[in-house]
Amino acid sequence: MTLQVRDLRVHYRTTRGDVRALDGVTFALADGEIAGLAGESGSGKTTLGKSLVRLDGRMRHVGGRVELDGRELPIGDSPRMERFRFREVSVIPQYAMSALNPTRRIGTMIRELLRARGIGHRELRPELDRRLRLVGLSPDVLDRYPIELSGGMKQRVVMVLSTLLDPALLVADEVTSALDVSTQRAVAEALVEFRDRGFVRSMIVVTHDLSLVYQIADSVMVMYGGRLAEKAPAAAIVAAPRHPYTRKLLAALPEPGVRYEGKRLSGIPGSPPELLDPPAGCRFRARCPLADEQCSRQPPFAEVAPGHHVACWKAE
Ligand SMILES: Nc1ncnc2c1ncn2[C@@H]1O[C@H](COP(=O)(O)OP(=O)(O)OP(=O)(O)O)[C@@H](O)[C@H]1O
Repeated sequence: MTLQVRDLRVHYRTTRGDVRALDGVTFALADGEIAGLAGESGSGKTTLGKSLVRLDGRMRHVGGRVELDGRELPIGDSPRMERFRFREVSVIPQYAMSALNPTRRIGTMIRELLRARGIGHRELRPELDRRLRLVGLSPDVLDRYPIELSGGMKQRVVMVLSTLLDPALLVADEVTSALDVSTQRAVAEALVEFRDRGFVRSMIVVTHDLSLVYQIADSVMVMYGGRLAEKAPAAAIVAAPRHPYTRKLLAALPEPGVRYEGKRLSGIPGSPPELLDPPAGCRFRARCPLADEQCSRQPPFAEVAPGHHVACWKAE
């Protein structure tokens, strides 16, 4: 097992109080597992991804434990995390490709980044060139400025760079959302190839795009209101979702292969809970057609079939 997350709680400090963006998240990732992470906007997906690599200044680790290969990751201690970042855990943040410094050549940027971490550029250069070729880029891209590359090329550079030291875990946050459909497919295939070649051992792919999940993920995690509603093998989520929220989420999305433009999304009535002061019990209760008195108590995230966990009293 690569990653074990137990009862993880991460809050944002605000003037109005703590936003409980992760409020008891538990899951594990097996070696080689690519997990898609889905859920409505504001459910905590980005917060979960960031928490495993780099908490930002307003995030506070208030509870729970993260283990990588059986060793605790000191996620709340940024200086101690520094030795794990990039080497053991790596993130491709949302909008990473637009964050590339426009005034620096790609190669210069990579050299500086490696140097800042005390890693010699020269020894890694042959591997860097090899991996760039693997994703269909000529090593000449290193001499270019970001503006000279297409979105898909930049995204592939970012992927190669973030996995150059073969981290155990990669968090990829919305890496395909700004790309056209054929480039999306190429980037998604490259993620799988990186796993197959052992450049990364396991991966969390945060996405709004369920067709990407169908294409590459071994498992799917569905978040709702700062907690996981369900985690299951991808085929089980599609064929037999157990959580009423997962069912509604799937019903609201187009079928795989169907383009969004071609179909109206039905949406899910109601809105997600306020994470400043979340309601007691099941977070989905107010929007759930099956809710009753029992749901005023928080359901456990129980294993209902091998590898299939669901937090719902009503899940058969
Ligand atoms: N800097 C911040 N300060 C306070 N609250 C925040 C901050 N960043 C995020 N939040 C809150 O934390 C919760 C989870 O946000 P997060 O960005 O993790 O959701 P998400 O599922 O990734 O959403 P999206 O799909 O829109 O990226 C939301 O309620 C959000 O409003």
